[in-house]
Amino acid sequence: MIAAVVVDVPSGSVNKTFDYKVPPGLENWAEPGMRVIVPFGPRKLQGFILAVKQSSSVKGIKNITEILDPLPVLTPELIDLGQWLAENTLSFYITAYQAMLPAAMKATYEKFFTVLRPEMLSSEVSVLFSASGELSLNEVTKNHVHLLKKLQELTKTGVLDVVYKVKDKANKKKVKFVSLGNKTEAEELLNQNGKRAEKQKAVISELLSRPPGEYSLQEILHETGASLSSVQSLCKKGAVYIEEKEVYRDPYQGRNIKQTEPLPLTENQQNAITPVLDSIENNEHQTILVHGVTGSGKTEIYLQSIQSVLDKGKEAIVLVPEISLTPQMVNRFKGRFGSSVAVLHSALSIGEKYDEWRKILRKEVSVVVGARSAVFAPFENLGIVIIDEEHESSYKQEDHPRYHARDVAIWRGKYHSCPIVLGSATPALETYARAQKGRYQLAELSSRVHSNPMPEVTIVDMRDELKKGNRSMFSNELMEKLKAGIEKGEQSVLFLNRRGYASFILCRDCGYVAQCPHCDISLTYHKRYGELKCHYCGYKEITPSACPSCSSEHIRFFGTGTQKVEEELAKVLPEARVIRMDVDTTSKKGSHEKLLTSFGEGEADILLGTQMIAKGLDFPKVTLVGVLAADTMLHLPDFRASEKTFQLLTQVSGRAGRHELEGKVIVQGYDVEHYSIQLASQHDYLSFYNHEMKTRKLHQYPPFYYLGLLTFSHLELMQVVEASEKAASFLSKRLSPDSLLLGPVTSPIARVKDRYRYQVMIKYKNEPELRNWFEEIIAHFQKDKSIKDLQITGELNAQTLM
Ligand SMILES: Nc1ncnc2c1ncn2[C@@H]1O[C@H](COP(=O)(O)OP(=O)(O)OP(=O)(O)O)[C@@H](O)[C@H]1O
Ligand SMILES: [Zn+2]
Repeated sequence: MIAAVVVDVPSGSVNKTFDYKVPPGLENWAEPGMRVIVPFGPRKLQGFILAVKQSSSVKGIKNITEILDPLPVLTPELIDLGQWLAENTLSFYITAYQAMLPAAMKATYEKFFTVLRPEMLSSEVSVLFSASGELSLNEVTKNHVHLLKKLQELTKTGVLDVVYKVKDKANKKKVKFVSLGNKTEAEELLNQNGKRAEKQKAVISELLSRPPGEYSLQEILHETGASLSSVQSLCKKGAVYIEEKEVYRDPYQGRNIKQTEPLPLTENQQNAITPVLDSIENNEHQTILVHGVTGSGKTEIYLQSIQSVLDKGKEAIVLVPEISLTPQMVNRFKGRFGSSVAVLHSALSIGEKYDEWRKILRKEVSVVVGARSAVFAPFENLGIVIIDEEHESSYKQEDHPRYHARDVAIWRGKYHSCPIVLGSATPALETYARAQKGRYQLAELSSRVHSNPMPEVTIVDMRDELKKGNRSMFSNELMEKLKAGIEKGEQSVLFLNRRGYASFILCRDCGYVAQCPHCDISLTYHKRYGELKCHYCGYKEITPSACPSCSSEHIRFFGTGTQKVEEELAKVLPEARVIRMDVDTTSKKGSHEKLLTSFGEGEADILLGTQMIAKGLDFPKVTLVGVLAADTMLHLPDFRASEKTFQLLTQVSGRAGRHELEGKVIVQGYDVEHYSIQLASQHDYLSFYNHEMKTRKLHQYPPFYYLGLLTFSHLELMQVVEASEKAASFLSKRLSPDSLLLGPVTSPIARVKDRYRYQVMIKYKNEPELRNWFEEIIAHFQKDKSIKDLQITGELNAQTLM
C-alpha cells in the first residue's frame, strides 16, 4: 500500500505529494486525512496522507515512520477544500491544511536519542536513558551539556540514533477521580479510632453520602479538608479507587446559562427566514443575504434556522467577528442549544481550542460558534453556515493562506447542498451587488422587532463648537443628553473611534513626530507604560522628555485615547459611573465579560470604549450613543474608508433604543459633511450603496474590478524596485486590454521591519491566467540566486492595499 503525503516544508519545490510505503502492520490503519511522520532527506517530518493507492511509479520509496492519528483529522471534503484553497490563495498545500486544524496540531519537533546498541554504552551515558530507551535532546542540553559531544559521536558510529517526534502542544488534560472501593472495608474504617483516621473517615462519609460514582479528587479534598496522602492510603487499603482520566477543558464550565425557547417570529422575520428554510428543506445550495437593520432580530432567525437543520440530523456553523464573540453572543447559542455547542475563538488557550475542536471531530456537538477559522469545522453532514456581520474585514485572513471565510463557506455550501446565510445591517458592497444581480437571494428586514423607530441621529460639527468657545471633547448637546440620561436612570454608550486615530508624540515647536526606526509609521503612545510602541514590528522606546530633533520640551502626546476621555468625563461629569473598555482594561482573561455583565446589571451609567463595543451588544436601558471623532477613518489610504465609516457608524448607532425606550445618537466630528456620515445618520443603506457604487465605478475599484496585488519586500530598496519592475513588465505583455496595470509603486506603508515594500496592482474583470502568471513570477524569483531573501506575496482578490 502506498500513501501520497504532503510534508511540512512550505516551499515551492516540495508543494506536491510524495509517495511513501505503508509498512505492513499499518495497512489497515492508514487512511487519507491522517497525520504521519515520514523521513524526508535527513529529517523526519510531519505530513498529511492525502490519498492511498496500490502502487507507485517512483523507485526506492521509503516507509512511513509513524501514524499520528487514530482517525483522520481531515475529512475527504476538507482534503478537497484544502487543494482549492491553496490554489486560489497562492499558498502551499501544507499551509492550507494546517490552517484548517487547531494550532495545537501543528508540528513542533522534539529530538530524541534512541539506543541501537546498548552493549556499547558506558554506564555514565546509559543511566540517562529512560526505560523505553529514549533521551530527549532538550534534556541533554539542559542538564548534561558536557555529554553532548560524546552522544553525537555515538550517533555517528551507529550506537545511537536520533529521531524527531512531534510534540503535542496541547497536552491532554488529565484529572484524578475518586470513587468508593470495597464497601465493607470502607465502613469498617469509619469505626476505627485515632486522630489520623479522622480525615480518612471524612472522605469515606462524603463518598457514602453521595450516589455511587466518580468524583473529582480535587473536589473531594476541598469538601473534606483531607490531604492527598490520606486518600492515597485509603486507596492502598482498597477503601477507595483513584483513577486518572482525560477530560475536556471547558471554558464555559460552571456558567449558568438560561435556556431559551424559540420566540414567535414577527411577520418581517417570517418573510426573511422563508428562503433559508426552503433551502434547508430542499437540500439546495443557496447564498442568502439577510439584510436587516440593527435590532431587527437577525439572531432569532439564525437560531430557528439552525433548529431546523438540527431537526434534519445535520450540523451548523455560525461565524461571528472575533471582536463581537462576546459571552453575550455565545450565551444566545448555548442558551438555545446547550451542550451541543462548541465555541472556537482566539481568547481560548491552545489546549481549550484543541478540546473544542475534538468535540466536533468526535461528533459530540452539532453547532459551532466561532471566529473566522471555525469555517473549517470538520463536520461531515453540514446543513448551514451562517456568517453574522458578514461585512467585517476580520473574515479575511491577511496572512497565508489569505482566504475569505465567505468564499470558503460558499464552497462548503455547494459541497453539502446547503444554505449559506450572510447577515448584516450594512452588507459589504460586493455582497449587496451580488444580491442585486440575483447571484445571492436577498431577504430584507427593514424595521426593528420592538415597534420603536430607528434612533434619531444628530451630527455635531466640532468646528462650530470651537467657534462657540467649547474647547472640550464633548459638544454641549452630548453633555446635556449624558446628564439627562443619568437623571432618568438610563444608560449611554460613548464610542471612540480609534482606528486611524493614532495617539502619537508631536513636538509643538518643530513638528517632529516620533517614528519607528524600522517601519514607515509613527509610534503609538502607551501612557500606562510610558513608552512608544510600533504596532507593526513591536519596537518600543521610552517616551522622550525633550524633542530628539530640536531639544524643545514642548513635546507632547497628541490624539485622544479612551483613558483621556475617561479623565475628561470625570472632570465634567463627576457623578457619572463609567466603565471603560479597551485593550488595556480587557487584557485579562474574563475581564471583557465582567465589564459587560456589570454594565448590563446597571452598575454604570456610561460604557466608554473603542471598536470592541460597537457591535452585537443588546442592552435594553441604553438610550444614548455618543460617537467621538466619527471622521477619523475617512482619511486612511484605503478605498474602503467610506464604506467602513458608514458601517461602523451604523453599528454603533444601532446600540441605542433597541427595546422599549427610544434611542438617540450624537455623532461628533470635523469632516461631518461626508456622505458616509450623513447617510449613516439617516439609516439609509441603499442611498449609501448607490453613491459608493458610483465612486467605485469611477475609480475602477471592487466590486467592478478585482484587485490583483503583488507585494515585494527586501532589505535593499534597489532590489524591490528592480524585481517589481521586472514583474510589471512581464505582466504588461500578457494582460488583456480590459485590465489595468498600476505600479510598481511603494506600498502605503513603505517599510516594515526594515524591509522596503513595493507593489504592483492589477485591476481586472476576467483574467483566468493571472494566477499562473503570479505563480510564475514567484517561482522565477525563488530560483534566481542573484537576489537573496526577496519576499513576494500574491493575491488575486485583495481586500486592502495596505
Ligand atoms: N420575534 C421576536 N419577538 C420578541 N423579541 C425578539 C424577537 N426577535 C428578536 N427579539 C429580540 O430583539 C432584540 C434584537 O434582536 P437581535 O439582537 O437579534 O437583532 P440584530 O438584528 O441581530 O441586531 P444587530 O445587527 O444590531 O446585532 C433582542 O433582544 C432579541 O431577543
Ligand atoms: Zn516598526
